[in-house]
Amino acid sequence: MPGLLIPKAELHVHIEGTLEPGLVFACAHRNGIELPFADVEDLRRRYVFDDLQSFLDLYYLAMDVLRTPLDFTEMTDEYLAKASTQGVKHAEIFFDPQAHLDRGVPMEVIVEGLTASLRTSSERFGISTRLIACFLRDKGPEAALATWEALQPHLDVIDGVGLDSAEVGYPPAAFAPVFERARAAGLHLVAHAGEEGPPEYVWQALDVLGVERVDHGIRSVEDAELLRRLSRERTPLTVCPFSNVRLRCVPDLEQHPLPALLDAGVVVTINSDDPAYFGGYVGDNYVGIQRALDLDATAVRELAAHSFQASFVTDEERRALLDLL
Ligand SMILES: Nc1ncnc2[nH]cnc12
Ligand SMILES: [Zn+2]
Repeated sequence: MPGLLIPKAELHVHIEGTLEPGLVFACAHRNGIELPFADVEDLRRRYVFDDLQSFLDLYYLAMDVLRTPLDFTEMTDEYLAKASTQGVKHAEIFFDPQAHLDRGVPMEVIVEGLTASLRTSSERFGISTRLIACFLRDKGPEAALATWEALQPHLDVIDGVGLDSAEVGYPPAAFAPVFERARAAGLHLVAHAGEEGPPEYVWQALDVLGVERVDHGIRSVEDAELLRRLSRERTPLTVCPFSNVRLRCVPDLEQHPLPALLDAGVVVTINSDDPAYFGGYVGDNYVGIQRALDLDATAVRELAAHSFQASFVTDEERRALLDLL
């Protein structure tokens, strides 16, 4: 089956990164917000990035239109509808609470809006979901702890915590206290590491934070001992090929380190990261990498199987998902 439609799980998607230009303008209009962009085309023309920070500047700017539960619900509905056309059967979705709290949007508004969509995702789109709250590493560990407190009333709908935003200069180890609290509460743990940052950050995510998956992790290819560790412990990497090229972490898809990671025996998964900004959703990423690296059907199927193996579903759900392949 072609990569676009092969049944798959998406394990690395920032819901705010699915906010398409059309919905940016629709929310701005509804909420009486004047945008610093002339129109949808003007906004889309700005989707050229030098690095992670240049993307994050626009990402945080555009999400300022999200003010009401309906805004969050529509964004999530649009993502699920799109993902369902690209073979997604299960999605573990990140959101950035601090990016909204710091603008005065209460946690209740964010969570109510997201969950109104996610609650009925299986029936409407055939996609089961999990929700992962990410801490913004550039806001520091104290702010992460305050965010953890704000999440307390909503832990019934939060499945895990993650760590994202600007990476270099913000090593994972500083976030040990908040990850320790999340672990004690029984949540799943993931963290972005080794996207722009060095392999040392991946070691810290594993050894200090105790994460179950590493988001991106592509710079692990620079460290043979780290590759052996990831492979031996079957710690998955959630790799995002289009993102890596658009943010200039790799020069092009042809030179993506995916083959080296697979050759080392690492459980690699393919994901979209911020599909509204990077030129495609998860199925498009499968197709792009399949073509660029000349992967055969067996290799694509293995990537899809990894996505189910690496997901936080129950064993029973996992068996049912793997049976789709
Ligand atoms: N690629 C990425 N890296 C770090 N933080 C992010 N937030 C949204 N996309 C991100
Ligand atoms: Zn990401």
